[in-house]
Amino acid sequence: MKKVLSIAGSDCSGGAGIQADLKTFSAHGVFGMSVIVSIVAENTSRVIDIQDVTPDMIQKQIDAVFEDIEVDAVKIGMLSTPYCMKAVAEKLRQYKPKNIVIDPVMYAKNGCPLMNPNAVDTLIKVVIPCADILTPNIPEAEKISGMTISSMEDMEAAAKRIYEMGCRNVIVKGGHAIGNAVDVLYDGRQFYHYETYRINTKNTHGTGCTFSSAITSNLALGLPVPQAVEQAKQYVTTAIEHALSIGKGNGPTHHFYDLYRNGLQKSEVL
Ligand SMILES: Nc1ncnc2c1ncn2[C@@H]1O[C@H](COP(=O)(O)OP(=O)(O)O)[C@@H](O)[C@H]1O
Ligand SMILES: Cc1ncc(COP(=O)(O)O)c(N)n1
Repeated sequence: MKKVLSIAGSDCSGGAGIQADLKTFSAHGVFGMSVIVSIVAENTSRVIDIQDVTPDMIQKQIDAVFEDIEVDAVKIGMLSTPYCMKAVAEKLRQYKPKNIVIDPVMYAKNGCPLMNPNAVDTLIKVVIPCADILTPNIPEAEKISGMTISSMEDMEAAAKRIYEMGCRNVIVKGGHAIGNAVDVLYDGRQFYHYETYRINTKNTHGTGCTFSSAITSNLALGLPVPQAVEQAKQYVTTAIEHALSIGKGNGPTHHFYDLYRNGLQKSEVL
């Protein structure tokens, strides 16, 4: 059994964060573990409050996992402050796990901030170099790269700029664009494009968490990066197609083991 760790925030409403990550891991047949970095009182409509776990306690959770269990891949989500970022990065440098996927979460789908704006510098200097794959959405890629993104060429240029910051691969996700949902992967040599039609739904809470956790699972299962991303794109598309109208805001993606494993109504990547 492959063992996969999520280091991220807790979404008590179950659609994003650690909760979405663990559901995605289970659907992929890998054993999921979690280090909670922040407790977020949030739902499909709003973020009520955030309480960060202390850097010391974040590090102790990471120690508890790594001193006992061999970890095949790590997904990192919400890191709200420079203190959380430094605490996590220090432990990554100590344990040197394989297959680190980092989703540089900045906002919830309802627009509420999840990362302190003054943490962008630390994100760039300390966190990004730890990533085997970084998965920013368009607004996050704009903040990190310092450029405006309004076309496919811009997505590619931003991916190149972010790659230069020291991650081994970067995927700029097209969930926030208009038209087909196209994600662009850059591995320092070439671009790969992953394209699906745009699903007409407001239920997109947890799409980024689902996508990055699916990539992490696929890497743990031994797939090379381009294939890990391709299968994750199929998984997240299916999870959005079957998203649930739970709550009053943006409903969550749905993790349905049989849909994925048996390929029932599995979306084709165009
Ligand atoms: N309405 C949609 N239809 C199809 N795919 C989508 C849609 N919204 C998001 N995606 C896909 O979901 C994944 C997560 O992207 P995105 O929503 O941009 O991330 P985030 O949650 O970080 O904002 C990407 O593969 C993106 O292309
Ligand atoms: C704790 C936590 N982490 C991340 C997200 C963003 O989720 P997504 O971008 O996948 O909708 C969230 N809403 N809450």
